[in-house]
Amino acid sequence: MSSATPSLAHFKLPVIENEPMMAYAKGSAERAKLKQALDDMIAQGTQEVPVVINGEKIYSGKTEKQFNPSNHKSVVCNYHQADAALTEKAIQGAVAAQAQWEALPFNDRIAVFLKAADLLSQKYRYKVMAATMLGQGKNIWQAEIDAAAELCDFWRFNCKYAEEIYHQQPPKNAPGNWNRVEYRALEGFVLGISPFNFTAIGGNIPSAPALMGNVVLWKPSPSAVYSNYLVYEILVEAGLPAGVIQFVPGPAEEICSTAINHPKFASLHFTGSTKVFKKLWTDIGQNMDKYVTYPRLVGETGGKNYHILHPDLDKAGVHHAALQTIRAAFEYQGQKCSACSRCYVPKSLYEDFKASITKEHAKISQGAVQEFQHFSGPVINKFAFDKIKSYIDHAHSNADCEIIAGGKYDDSVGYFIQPTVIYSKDNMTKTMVEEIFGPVVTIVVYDDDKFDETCKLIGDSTEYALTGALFARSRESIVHGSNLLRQTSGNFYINDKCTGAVVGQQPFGGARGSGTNDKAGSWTLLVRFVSMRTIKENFIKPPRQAQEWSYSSHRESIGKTLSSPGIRSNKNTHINYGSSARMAGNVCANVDQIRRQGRWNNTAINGAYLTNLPRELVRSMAGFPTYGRFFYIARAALNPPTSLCTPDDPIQPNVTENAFVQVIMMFRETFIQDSVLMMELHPCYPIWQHSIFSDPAYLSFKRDMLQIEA
Ligand SMILES: NC(=O)c1ccc[n+]([C@@H]2O[C@H](COP(=O)([O-])OP(=O)(O)OC[C@H]3O[C@@H](n4cnc5c(N)ncnc54)[C@H](O)[C@@H]3O)[C@@H](O)[C@H]2O)c1
Ligand SMILES: N[C@@H](CCC=O)C(=O)O
Repeated sequence: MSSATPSLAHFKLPVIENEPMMAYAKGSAERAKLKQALDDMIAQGTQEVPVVINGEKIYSGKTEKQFNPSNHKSVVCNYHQADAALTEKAIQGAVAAQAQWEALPFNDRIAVFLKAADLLSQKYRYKVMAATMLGQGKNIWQAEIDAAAELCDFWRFNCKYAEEIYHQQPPKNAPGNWNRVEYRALEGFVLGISPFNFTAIGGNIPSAPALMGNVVLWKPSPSAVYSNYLVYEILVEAGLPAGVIQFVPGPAEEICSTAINHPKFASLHFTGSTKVFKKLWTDIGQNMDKYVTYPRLVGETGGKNYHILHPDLDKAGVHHAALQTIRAAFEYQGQKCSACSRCYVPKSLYEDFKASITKEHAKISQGAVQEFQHFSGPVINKFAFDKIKSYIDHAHSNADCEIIAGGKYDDSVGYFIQPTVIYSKDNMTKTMVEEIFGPVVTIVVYDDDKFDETCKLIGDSTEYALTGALFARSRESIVHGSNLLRQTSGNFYINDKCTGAVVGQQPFGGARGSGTNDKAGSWTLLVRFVSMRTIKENFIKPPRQAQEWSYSSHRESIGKTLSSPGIRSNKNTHINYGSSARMAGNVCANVDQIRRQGRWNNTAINGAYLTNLPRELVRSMAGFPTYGRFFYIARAALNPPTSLCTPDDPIQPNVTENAFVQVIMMFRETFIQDSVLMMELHPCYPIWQHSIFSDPAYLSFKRDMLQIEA
């Protein structure tokens, strides 16, 4: 019995909405459930995470640890690592699984992701959130918007976008034709590499290509392995067949270089730092001769995101901008690619802005994520802690900089860095131009009459263009600023913070050094993972079809010209449909028609005299229409090589004195010109066996002619 649903109806997708978010207020049921999930996870201690290839859990024995950043003595999981050999095995298994997965009817494919979303929304919500909180240092709200809401949204909205893509079909069909396009999966496997900071991005990296029928090797971030593994298990429980997504944590360079050296490498779906993406792009570029297909490279990378305040803001507008800056800069410790890390404030508004920022900053509390009251938690690991600390130290020691809030750090228990606000006199200082990826924002002041120049500076001073926000009051200022800032971000916000894009509402992605801007959470990402095949089907019955190769504009004249010397045909023969320009080709194709006239056979022509031939026929044999005085035929523009047209031309009919043959000799040039197209139309006719048609001069002429006709 077939395991695929027969296509007996067009199924309608359930209405897709954003996942409703929970409030986790004190005393609420959801808060209690989340607390229970956290307690259970802490009580269970360190988890073991395998590599999963072809559905088999592999405990390779080469393990690494994922630490809890709130308390780095605590190990969230021991994960087993893939190496080059396991990666090779994963590639082979994935490639072998592809045909069956791609062939699955659309409804059966999307059902996996719709079900996964429901499982995450209900059964596993608190478990995946707990793993994200303990493993990646998110507070409740940040875990809710990421691990629960955004991942459900990615899975569900992607199904809707895929359906919309599949509905895109050619709008027109000529009579007797049916035109279609199918959206094939890529030929080979996709390498999915995900970052630590969003469990949802982890889930989307392999799921988006898999939904479109691809097979994927998913290398999760070492700092997010546990939550990502739970996501993987949800997909498996939802019905993802073995081999479609291979879960391969482990050493990035070994796994990725094995993958990108493989001939079947078809695409990279990457989210992470600009530096790593650029390196992978370079390596892939150097491997181009190895691949079966041009790989599709999709990468969402770093940012140096800005807020700019327009001088026309009133006091309330300034306070609003300050609140939004606190959220954008310090939520999840500034470890969102979209986080605000530079702020441009007009001189006239700076004191108000500073007062609001420092007042709100004083309310921020920081601590371990399972203590629910904290807005701020730890940064992800020691590497991040040391890097962010170095930027704060730079501000401490730089005369142009003043730390106006925060500035302390402590890694004795967890990797805690105080949310830090720097004021700088230098608008090109290190913290204004480099991605820090931590809770540090730098403010510079500009002269009120230098708004335009400041917008230009925003675009010119970094390599990034991910997110940005303009705070302004009047429509005129909004329009003016939006126009000046057009190329400075892929996601642009007006009077709102530059973080917090919602799937289905704000497609997300940046340009310039921030990525390929293929926009996660939109159909544009999904089309990167398909390769269209256009299908034209002709419903006309084969015998008639074989005869209909001419232009209808020529049919009338050919009928007339052929009937005049006595070559008659009924409606169904090819002659009536042949263009005058290709008449000789027709004759070749159906010599019986001619033979019936008693004049031609395959090698000889008898009883046809030039004087018998009407002017229209002569014109048509020369390749011209029979009407009008001036005309242009593209192929007549290319002269055959003289060697092919000389009198001792090897096309020698055996009745040389025949007047009709004289005509043919006169038109030998035309015949050679026409032969190229005739040969395409009637490849089996014996005359093409003649040695002239394999002459290098002819072959070169033929190539040129085909180019003209293309
Ligand atoms: N634009 C976006 O949508 C977006 C979203 C999230 C994060 N980010 C960016 O991601 C970065 C933070 O995440 P991260 O620290 O996990 O990034 P990262 O670049 O350090 O790591 C990302 C992934 O790449 C892998 N990796 C590292 N070195 C590699 C190599 N040489 N070859 C192959 N793979 C390698 C890592 O193991 C991880 O899985 C920031 O720069 C942030 O801006 C961007
Ligand atoms: N989409 C998220 C950022 C994802 C990157 O880390 C936002 O809009 O804040």
